[in-house]
Amino acid sequence: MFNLSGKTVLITGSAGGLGKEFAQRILQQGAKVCLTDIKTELGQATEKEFVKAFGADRVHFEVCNVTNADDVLKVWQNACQKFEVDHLDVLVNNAGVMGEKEGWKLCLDINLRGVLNGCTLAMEKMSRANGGRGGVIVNVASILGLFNAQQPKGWAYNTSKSAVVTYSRCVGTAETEAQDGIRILTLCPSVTQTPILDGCTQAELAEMKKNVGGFLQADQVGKAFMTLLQTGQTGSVMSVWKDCPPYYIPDTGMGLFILYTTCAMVMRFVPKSVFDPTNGLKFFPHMTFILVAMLVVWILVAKFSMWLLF
Ligand SMILES: NC(=O)C1=CN([C@@H]2O[C@H](COP(=O)(O)OP(=O)(O)OC[C@H]3O[C@@H](n4cnc5c(N)ncnc54)[C@H](O)[C@@H]3O)[C@@H](O)[C@H]2O)C=CC1
Ligand SMILES: CCCCC/C=C\C=C\C(=O)C/C=C\C/C=C\CCCC(=O)O
Repeated sequence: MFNLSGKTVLITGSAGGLGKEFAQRILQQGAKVCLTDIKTELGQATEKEFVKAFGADRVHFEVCNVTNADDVLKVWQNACQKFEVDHLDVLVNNAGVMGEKEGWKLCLDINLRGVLNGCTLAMEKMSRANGGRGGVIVNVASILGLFNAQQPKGWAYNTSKSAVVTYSRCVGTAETEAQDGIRILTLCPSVTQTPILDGCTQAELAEMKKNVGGFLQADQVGKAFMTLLQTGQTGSVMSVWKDCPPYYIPDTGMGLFILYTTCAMVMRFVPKSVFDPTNGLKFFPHMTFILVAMLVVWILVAKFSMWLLF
């Protein structure tokens, strides 16, 4: 289990909401936390609250806009200076917006470019291959990064979050961990009661509540976050859903791609007339055919082995 005691941590977008929740839990484990956000007043108030609880030598707030790589570098350097260290151990890329009022360009800039700014810098600074000490990066995505919800209005948010999941899986490999000593983790919460919901109308909230069966509280996501940070394997993606323990989502993309491609290859030998030819490029009938064929083969094999055994 990753021991946080004495470690140095930088969390983006941590003046309030989930970022503040993560910061509090990390501080409770004995680490030093640099809070960062674009909200100066809220950030300073959170800093004050945490200084009171954990001491001035373990908490620091800096204004930082994640869309600006120079800002992120400056904050990284200032955090090292404040905590009198030459490295940071953990980066949590948490800052994010829903994007409906910000527009798609800013949404992608904050939710995707912001994460990539943080990751690129952290990979460079933490990499053992570059003389760093290794570390952990946690990217906060969303369950909306795990499937393609049919939400024409929310496409920018969903696109940004699935890109974060993809990036984390591409880079969070055993090789990266062996070479650079960096674990890359992704957290995908369902809808959680935080200030991000403030901009929603009652009707939107009611609809969303109906769709997801109720909202998570920040402390439930905080608990899952700590499990991921302390025990998650690199490249892993944790989903947090109401009323069940957090669980990991494997990357099934390659498996499905191979399955569908195999189906398409097999279908070359099935006469077109078996199916509606207009469905030639649709895979539902193909899949049904292949699955039924696989089931029949499986039953025959099972039966045959029973005959052999008894
Ligand atoms: N609350 C929810 O339902 C869910 C939230 N998430 C994700 O969790 C993360 C945290 O969100 P919440 O705490 O819920 O929202 P929040 O709105 O309370 O916190 C987000 C923080 O990011 C900051 N921020 C926005 N733009 C920034 C920028 N350019 N640079 C630096 N900071 C910036 C905001 O000032 C805010 O303090 C986000 O990435 C969000 O997408 C994921 C799934 C569900
Ligand atoms: C319509 C406004 C909704 C605002 C929700 C605000 C923040 C949500 C952040 C998320 O990351 C949401 C996470 C999960 C949503 C899950 C499912 C959505 C189901 C699709 C639907 O409701 O149509």
